[in-house]
Parts: sequence; C-alpha cells; structure tokens
Amino acid sequence: MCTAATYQTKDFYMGRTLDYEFSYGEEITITPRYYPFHFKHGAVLEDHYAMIGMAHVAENYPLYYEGANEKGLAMAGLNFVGNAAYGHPMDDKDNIAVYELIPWLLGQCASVADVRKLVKTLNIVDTVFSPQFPNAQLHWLIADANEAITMECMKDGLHIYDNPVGVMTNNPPFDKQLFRLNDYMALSPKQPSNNFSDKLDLGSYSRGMGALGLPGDLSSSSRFVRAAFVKMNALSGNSEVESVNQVFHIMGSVEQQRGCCEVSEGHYEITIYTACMNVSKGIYYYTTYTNHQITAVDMQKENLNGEMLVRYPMLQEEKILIQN
Ligand SMILES: C[C@H](CCC(=O)NCCS(=O)(=O)O)[C@H]1CC[C@H]2[C@@H]3[C@H](O)C[C@@H]4C[C@H](O)CC[C@]4(C)[C@H]3C[C@H](O)[C@]12C
Repeated sequence: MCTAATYQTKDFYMGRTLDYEFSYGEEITITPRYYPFHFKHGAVLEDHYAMIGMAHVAENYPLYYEGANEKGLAMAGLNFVGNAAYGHPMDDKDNIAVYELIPWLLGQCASVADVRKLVKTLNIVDTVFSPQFPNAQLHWLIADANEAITMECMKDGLHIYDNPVGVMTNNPPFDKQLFRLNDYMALSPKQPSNNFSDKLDLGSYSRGMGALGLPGDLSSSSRFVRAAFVKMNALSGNSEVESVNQVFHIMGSVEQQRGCCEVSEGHYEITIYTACMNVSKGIYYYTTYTNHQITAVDMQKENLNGEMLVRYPMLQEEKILIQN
C-alpha cells in the first residue's frame, strides 16, 4: 500500500509513503536537462526539464517511483494491481512503456494542463525494461500548484480524473474512492452535536469525537478516507520548515508499522520511506523506516545542465540526540 497527497502553503508540495515488504534499492535521483532519454519505442528526449525524485537506477536508467520537475509539476506512481491494463504499440501513437511514463511527462510538461494535452496521443504499453523487471501495475497522481489529476489505464482505456482532494492510494479505481467520501461527510474536526435523538441526553466525553468513524485500518480505501480528512483539514504556517513538517504529519496518518500488515507468512508491509517534495523549489525531503531525521536533497544545488544522473543513497541510520 502506498499513499500520496498534495499540500499547498506558500510553496506547493507532494508527499508519498512507499509501503512494501522489501526495497528495490532506490536512491534520490536527479536527472539533469541533457541526460538523453531513449524511449523503448523510438521517442528520444535529448533535452528536457530537469527532475528530482526517488528511482531505482538500472543500466544508468532512472526507474522513477515519483518525482518533480523544475517547472513545478510532480507525479507519483502507486500500485493499482488487478485494475491496471496496458496495451501494445500502435501506429500514430506515442507508445510509452509504463516505467517510462514519469520521465516522459516530467521531461516535457510544465503543468497538468500540458499533461492533459500530451496524453491525447499517449498509448501506455506493456513493454518491459528488461526480463529482470516485470512491469509494475500502477496508477498516477499528477499535480501542480493549480490542480491535481489521477491517471488510470484500464482495460477500457485511459482515464483522467480531476482529483479535488489531491490524495491517492491504491485500489479500487479512483472514481469509487472519491465517491466513498460521501459516506464520511458528517465527519468534522469540530465537536459533534447530538443529531441522534433529542430524547436522549448525549454529549461529547472526549476531544476529537467529530471524526469518530474515520477508518483507522490499513486498507487502501480506508487510507484514502483518512489521508483525505487529515489533508483537507490540516493547518500549518507558510514557512518551509512548518510546511515540510506538516506534510510529514499528514503522511504519518497513513504510515505502516512492521507487524500490522502481513502479506505472506512472516512478511510484513511497512512504510519503507516517506517523501515530501517541495515541488516549487525542487527539494526532495525524506525519512525512512529506520531514520526519522528529515533529510533533504536540493536539485538546484546540482548542475542541471549536465548529462549524467546524480544519485544519493537514502541515509538509513537513526540518530538519537541525547539531551542530558
Ligand atoms: C511497490 C511500489 C508500489 C508500492 C505500493 O503501492 N504498494 C501497495 C501494495 S498493494 O498494492 O496495496 O498491495 C512500486 C511503485 C514504483 C514501482 C517501481 C517503479 O515502477 C520502477 C521500476 C519499474 C520496473 O518495471 C519494476 C521495478 C520498479 C523498481 C518498480 C518496483 C515497484 O513496483 C514499485 C517500487
């Protein structure tokens, strides 16, 4: 399971948790403007927008999980197992393999409006990167400071949904996730009043009772409702520290602790890392399961006119500050 959410203060942010039972060996990866992308079905991008994100790098190719470009567009790929369906190459289409989609869009689009135009000729194809890497079944949250969309490629074609919540998890398809929020419209950060019966003397015996009924489990549909409630009600100051801090708190509402989600005998899904991208500035902040220290990599500190990938391994060691 994974969750992604946008957040706006003075700058625009996208957060994501990467939940899985093992790591593929991912690194914070900056792709500068002149790294050549040779896409599997012929398209070439010799120059493009620079981007930063989390990727597994194989054969010097950045297999991105999520990223943001220098123009303020961000996207994240999350599992969509059983519902994602990709096609075969077709004439007169931009045939882009699933694993190529993030660099293809972030490399060329400055906004969600640009994405909407570019995907008109897009055909997401099932071609694999290599036999060692079967394709992931994904869907994507794509957002800029003005709007967010969810993109899902299913048996019946490509769906682009407006995403007014700026939140995405996994199954079921996004229209069903969004509809389910209707069930929770009575939830509130304010204390409830007694609508149950005026014949009963009911009252709040605890703070936080306005959100009683907010689902607390780890299923993707429950995480969607929980992250949506937290994100839509979250308040913070405008500064970088306050904003980043708040994004980590929002993502913390859906994090997974080892032991609570068994995926096979003795194997547990955990939040391997949590990311907060300052999309406006190109800064990638992260924590990992073993390291709560927020660590940052700033794209603008690198030579964005280069041709070589810049890679930073995630720091994994927990550093506890002893105060006495
Ligand atoms: C497992 C990750 C998704 C996490 C997630 O959504 N978990 C939910 C589990 S569940 O559905 O609810 O059961 C996905 C997100 C991005 C994926 C990676 C990226 O797509 C990049 C490459 C693509 C290659 O084809 C496969 C390896 C890979 C390196 C992918 C491995 C894996 O599928 C990743 C890491």
